[in-house]
Amino acid sequence: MTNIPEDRIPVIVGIGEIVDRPKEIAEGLEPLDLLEQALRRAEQDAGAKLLGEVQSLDVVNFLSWRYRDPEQLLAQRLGISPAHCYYGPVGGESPIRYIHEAAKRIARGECSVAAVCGAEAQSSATKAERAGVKLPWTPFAHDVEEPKRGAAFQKPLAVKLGVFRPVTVYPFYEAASSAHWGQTPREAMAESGTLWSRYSEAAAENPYAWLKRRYAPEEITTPTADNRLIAWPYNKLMVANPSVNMGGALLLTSLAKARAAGIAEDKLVYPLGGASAEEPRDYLMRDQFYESHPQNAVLKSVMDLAGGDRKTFDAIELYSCFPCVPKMARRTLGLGPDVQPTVTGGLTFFGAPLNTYMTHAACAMVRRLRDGAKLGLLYGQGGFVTKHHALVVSKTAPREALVQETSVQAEADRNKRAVPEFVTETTGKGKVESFTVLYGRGGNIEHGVVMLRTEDDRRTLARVPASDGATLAHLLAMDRTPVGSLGEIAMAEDNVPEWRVA
Ligand SMILES: CC(=O)SCCNC(=O)CCNC(=O)[C@H](O)C(C)(C)COP(=O)(O)OP(=O)(O)OC[C@H]1O[C@@H](n2cnc3c(N)ncnc32)[C@H](O)[C@@H]1OP(=O)(O)O
Repeated sequence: MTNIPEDRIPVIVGIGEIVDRPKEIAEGLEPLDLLEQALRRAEQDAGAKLLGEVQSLDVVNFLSWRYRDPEQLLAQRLGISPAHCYYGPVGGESPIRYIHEAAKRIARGECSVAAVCGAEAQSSATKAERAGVKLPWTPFAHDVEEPKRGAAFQKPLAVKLGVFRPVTVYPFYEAASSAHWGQTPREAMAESGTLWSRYSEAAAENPYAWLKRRYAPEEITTPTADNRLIAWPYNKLMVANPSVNMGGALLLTSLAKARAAGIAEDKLVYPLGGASAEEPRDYLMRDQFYESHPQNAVLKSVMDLAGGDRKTFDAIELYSCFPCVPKMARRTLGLGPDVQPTVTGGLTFFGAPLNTYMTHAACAMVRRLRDGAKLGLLYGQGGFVTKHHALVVSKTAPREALVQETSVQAEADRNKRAVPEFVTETTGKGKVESFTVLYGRGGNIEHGVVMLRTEDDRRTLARVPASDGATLAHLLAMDRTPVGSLGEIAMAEDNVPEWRVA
């Protein structure tokens, strides 16, 4: 039993998703269409006329097309003028943050109907660009500034060496964490294959997934022409797939309003609470790369919320832009390698409509709870293991009012150790803290990048040129990690540090 007034209990009542696979490129729907249709489907799913009453509208940032004030354009299409009408910054965790914030708004009595939605049409946009087809969409808003991401927050040396995009930065976590856990690169690769295969199993069952079949672990980890190496140790099938067209939406209201609108009780899913924390945007300002203190703090906090026992969750979504993220998360949660880490299918197989994958994960989670699961964990992540937000959702109504202050930043910061000073010019011995190797479209090595600790324990990045076969072979060895190995740093002619194995 609960003694919270029913008009202060937030509840998810409607979910809507749309996947667009146009026969002709020019027939592809633009993001605004996908947003509107996903919302209309969510309303249909709720079975109550709620869209006209939305007072809180959050639109997840999208990158495949640019509009001026897309949240206002959407509100106009829906004929509404919500008091809270927001289009957010880049961040894969943001859908979870918006659902959580919408629930908090309802719990505070600030609004009674809220919507969260996101969409991308990157597949259509890329295909149109490659084929030189002009899309009959709302004209691209060239006068609107590009959203800040990736390179905007990184050091010039990281940008110069090509390690400022997610695909080239996450490998640093992959190599450092597997070495820390005592795995050989071969063992780490096998874990990635098994885990990713489980994501594909869920995608095979999800009607909205982009790639709808099970992939075997070896198929995922073996480079082929269709599964080319991107940045060591990741092949194409181990990274997020942004080439999709998708929209997703959720409608929230209060329990009082849901009941008054006659929404069936078995449709209701309750946000119970959650937590958030973040790392510095500049990833080189972190103490190490084998764990994430904000991720740990967030996941520990939601475990506490669930009664301290991770087994209480019978449905889990661990963010999956790259294998290192759920690999670290499952260890923090105390889950084994056989964990079913998703209800959705993951960012490779379900697809990665950039910042809005977790909108779809929340929809899939709602379906799972309606189908019998009792307690679900949604863990979203954004940037370069930067921003973390988790939300617990339940089939039963909460006993206590939704907590408003949910940052666990202090706990994350408390665990942070000293951050080494970063240097851009150095010589002498360098010890590998982490590394990756960057590949071109044809499978050729462009160069390797090592993150190093110098003799006086400062940090730098260094290039391993494609011509240095011995050092590259050392980095790509499968039976012994190069993390922790020593070599010589020398400054190259273009004033970039280069590293050669001893
Ligand atoms: C917090 C975060 O979420 S960080 C994550 C942010 N997202 C990323 O970093 C995305 C990383 N991934 C990528 O950039 C891309 O997948 C790349 C560059 C690796 C490959 O993309 P492209 O070069 O466009 O792929 P390519 O031209 O070889 O092939 C396109 C086809 O492959 C598919 N595809 C593209 N990427 C992937 C992938 N990772 N897995 C499976 N299929 C893929 C496309 O859907 C397309 O299929 P279609 O022809 O049937 O429509």
